[in-house]
Amino acid sequence: MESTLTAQRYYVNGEWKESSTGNVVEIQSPYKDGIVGTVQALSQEEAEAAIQSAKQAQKSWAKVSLQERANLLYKWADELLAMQDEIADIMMQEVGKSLKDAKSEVQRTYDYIRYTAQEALHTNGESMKGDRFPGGSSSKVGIVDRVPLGVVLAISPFNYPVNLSASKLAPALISGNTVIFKPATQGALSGIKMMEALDRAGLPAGVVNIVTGRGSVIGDFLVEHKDISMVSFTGGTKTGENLAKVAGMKPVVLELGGKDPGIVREDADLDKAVKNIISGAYSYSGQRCTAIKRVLVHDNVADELVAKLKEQVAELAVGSPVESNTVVPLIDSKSADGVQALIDDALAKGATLVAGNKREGNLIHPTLLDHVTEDMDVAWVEPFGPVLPVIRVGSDEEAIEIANKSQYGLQASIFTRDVDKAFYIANELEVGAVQINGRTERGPDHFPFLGVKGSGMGTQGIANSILSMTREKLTVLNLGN
Ligand SMILES: NC(=O)C1=CN([C@@H]2O[C@H](COP(=O)(O)OP(=O)(O)OC[C@H]3O[C@@H](n4cnc5c(N)ncnc54)[C@H](OP(=O)(O)O)[C@@H]3O)[C@@H](O)[C@H]2O)C=CC1
Ligand SMILES: O=C(O)[C@H](O)COP(=O)(O)O
Repeated sequence: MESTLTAQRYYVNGEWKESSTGNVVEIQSPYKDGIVGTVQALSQEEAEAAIQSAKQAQKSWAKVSLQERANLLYKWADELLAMQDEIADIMMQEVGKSLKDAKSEVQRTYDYIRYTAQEALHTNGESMKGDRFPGGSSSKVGIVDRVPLGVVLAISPFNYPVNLSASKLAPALISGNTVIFKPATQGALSGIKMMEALDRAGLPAGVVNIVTGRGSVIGDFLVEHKDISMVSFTGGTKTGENLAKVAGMKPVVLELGGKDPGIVREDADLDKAVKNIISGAYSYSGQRCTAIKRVLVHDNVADELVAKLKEQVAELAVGSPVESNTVVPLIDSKSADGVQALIDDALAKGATLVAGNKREGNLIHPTLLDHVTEDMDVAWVEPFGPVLPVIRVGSDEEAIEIANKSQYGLQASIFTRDVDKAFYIANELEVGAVQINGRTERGPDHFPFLGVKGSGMGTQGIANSILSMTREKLTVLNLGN
């Protein structure tokens, strides 16, 4: 059942507030006419107050014992799960994710938060003795601990508005940082609900503050602010590149776009490959950074693979997220226009339409294009939509070459029965992760998650996110001095 949404307030220093500007941003439904809610458009002065509140709260938050910080995270996870239906309903309305997927995102977030607390509780510092280095003395004892960075700016994208926000907030909080949370505007209603859960769990004032408003208006102000100590960003490559320039010497972790290839060798189990490619490419309409966004298949099995893909594309559930379909309307009409332009360009340049190329509003039916060549935009551009180009190749080397020509380097899948070849190809690919006989994906969430080239900088995944939000602090004890 869809609930009626009203105007949402922002959260600063433990209080829910309306912007003194009176300005709000309207959030348009991805799949029906009308708005689903509004969020506050903060002025720079209000964003400044939020940062000062986080800065002031940080010193005392860092002194709270790790056990107590972990207990807060456990309570937050419980509150979140208790709100699962409500949050999933809002997520569905706001970003057009099916109820089933939205509910499993809340469950995944519950697990993420709890694991983060456990990871931190089981991590210790180290001590080292000076005599390991030539001329050093064993009376010099180094104690190495990890300390928080200060105020973390967490900027999240629309497609996992709860999970990709909590996966920044939880590691920041457990390690003693405070947070300025800037959710994606389309995704902010879900982010605010997640924050309500944290507030109910007993979050001390100022420890997390939500700053809403268009990223293009307040983003640079937040990123370059001297009291922001670190930026954890997930979003598009252009936004991320600009952010890295504005951030200057601040540490940043960037998880950006991708063009993950599914490489299918002629010895592959084609049914297994098809199952993984279909779910990798089309779930949530391809609006996942880790979606399979091109297939590089050996000529000798290309006809068979494409025929099998075509059969499975026809089976995909297409339509409104309310009925839990797999392929749902895209986030907005601009995004749908972009995907349609890629399809039009490919067809004009001679690609074969195997399925799809039908549009109803923001809904693009699952589209499969064969005989895609390197002169077509769809071979290189990240669509963030349900269009899958098939590029035929004559050898592993050709597949590797085309895979690596991309500006992106997030993940890649290799489908083969030959484990030696799989490792050979995996070693050649310029990506953060390679999946052998499986679809490209971020989880499980304790694995390192990273992109190279235009896909990012730094590493996420629970333990790595904690590392990225802390630094080493060395205290040396000089015995007998
Ligand atoms: N590698 C990964 O882990 C993932 C990557 N992505 C990538 O994200 C993209 C889709 O997400 P989308 O939300 O559209 O991405 P955007 O880059 O448009 O937005 C991401 C976030 O950045 C904010 N933002 C916009 N301008 C600025 C600015 N100048 N300074 C600081 N922040 C700013 C946005 O705010 P606002 O909404 O107000 O504009 C939003 O919160 C795809 O390219 C996808 O591949 C998505 C998920 C995971
Ligand atoms: O934003 C994304 O697309 C996610 O980070 C991908 O997560 P998933 O691979 O678990 O869907």
